[in-house]
Amino acid sequence: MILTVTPNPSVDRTLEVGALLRGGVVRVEGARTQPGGKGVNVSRVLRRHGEDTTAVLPVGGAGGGRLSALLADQGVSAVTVPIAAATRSNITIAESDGVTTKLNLPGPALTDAETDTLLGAVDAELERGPRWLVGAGSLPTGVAADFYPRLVRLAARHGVPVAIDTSGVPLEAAARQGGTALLKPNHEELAELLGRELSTIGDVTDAAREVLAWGNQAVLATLGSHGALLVTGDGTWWAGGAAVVPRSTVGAGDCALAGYLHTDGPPEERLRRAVAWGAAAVGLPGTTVPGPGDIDGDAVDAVTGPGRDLIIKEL
Ligand SMILES: Nc1ncnc2c1ncn2[C@@H]1O[C@H](COP(=O)(O)OP(=O)(O)OP(=O)(O)O)[C@@H](O)[C@H]1O
Ligand SMILES: O=P(O)(O)OC[C@@]1(O)O[C@H](CO)[C@@H](O)[C@@H]1O
Repeated sequence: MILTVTPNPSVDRTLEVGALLRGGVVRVEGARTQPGGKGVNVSRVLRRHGEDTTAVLPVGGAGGGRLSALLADQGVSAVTVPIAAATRSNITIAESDGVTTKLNLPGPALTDAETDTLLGAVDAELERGPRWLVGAGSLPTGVAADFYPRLVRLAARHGVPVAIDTSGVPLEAAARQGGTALLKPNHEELAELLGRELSTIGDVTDAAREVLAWGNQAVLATLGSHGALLVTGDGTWWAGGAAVVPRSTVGAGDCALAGYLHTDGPPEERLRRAVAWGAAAVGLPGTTVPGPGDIDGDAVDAVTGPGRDLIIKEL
């Protein structure tokens, strides 16, 4: 079983347009409403691949009711923690040339008591002995940056490996505390964490090794259309395939993380699956997650010990 926690979930609303014209009237060609939030998406894609998974999330107001119903429709097991404020709705504008624009709200204010109840719900689920705990996404208003460090310590008390996928200050707090089994920043998030540009495979590898030195076991750095780099104490692997013109990039990183966690195996095999699941996600509309029939594992190449001078944007 894989347990996920999403402190700031969302009802994702996607609008498909020919081209976005600022200040103009834009006709919407397609619209969809789907469950969203990074940990929620990890659970959704794992569920589609037959993996036992439970999503823990706070829900409030009309948005919370909608989100719970959407998850139930998809057969995703969820432990919902009621909160007073309303769950947010994030907007994606997907243009026909593949450009995705995301408008993410800050999310509802959680009280300290609600945050403690959320962590209490995770604690109770950890008793079931999941294979992994995934903590993912931004923190809603009022939740302190030590949320993920607290989650990591909670998982450690249960002996459960924890993967964190977040950004900015919450990422820095988790990464610097150490104790994660996996961190999944994207290229920009890793660059921001280290405070420098990461142009080559060598740059990304050195950045990931710095993060490992803070006491973390592995870094899966996703590089958008340029694949992903996995760095552990045992080595470095890159995997990638042909760039896809995206239908919507939303959730690609979540699907990559889920692909990596799905089954055990050699690092290059897990990385190859991560990239294949991520690539499949970008070809699907809105926050749709791929099922087994959408994945083309043969289209992905994996390299052990990729050359340090390779330029990411040229991969
Ligand atoms: N244009 C693309 N073509 C092919 N594969 C892609 C493309 N964009 C993303 N991917 C795949 O998806 C994975 C994750 O992408 P990315 O690094 O953009 O994640 P992310 O920024 O965390 O995504 P998000 O926050 O939208 O979930 C990549 O490692 C790659 O496998
Ligand atoms: O605002 P956050 O928490 O950083 O990201 C939230 C979000 O953009 O992440 C998912 C895609 O990864 C979407 O389903 C959701 O809307």
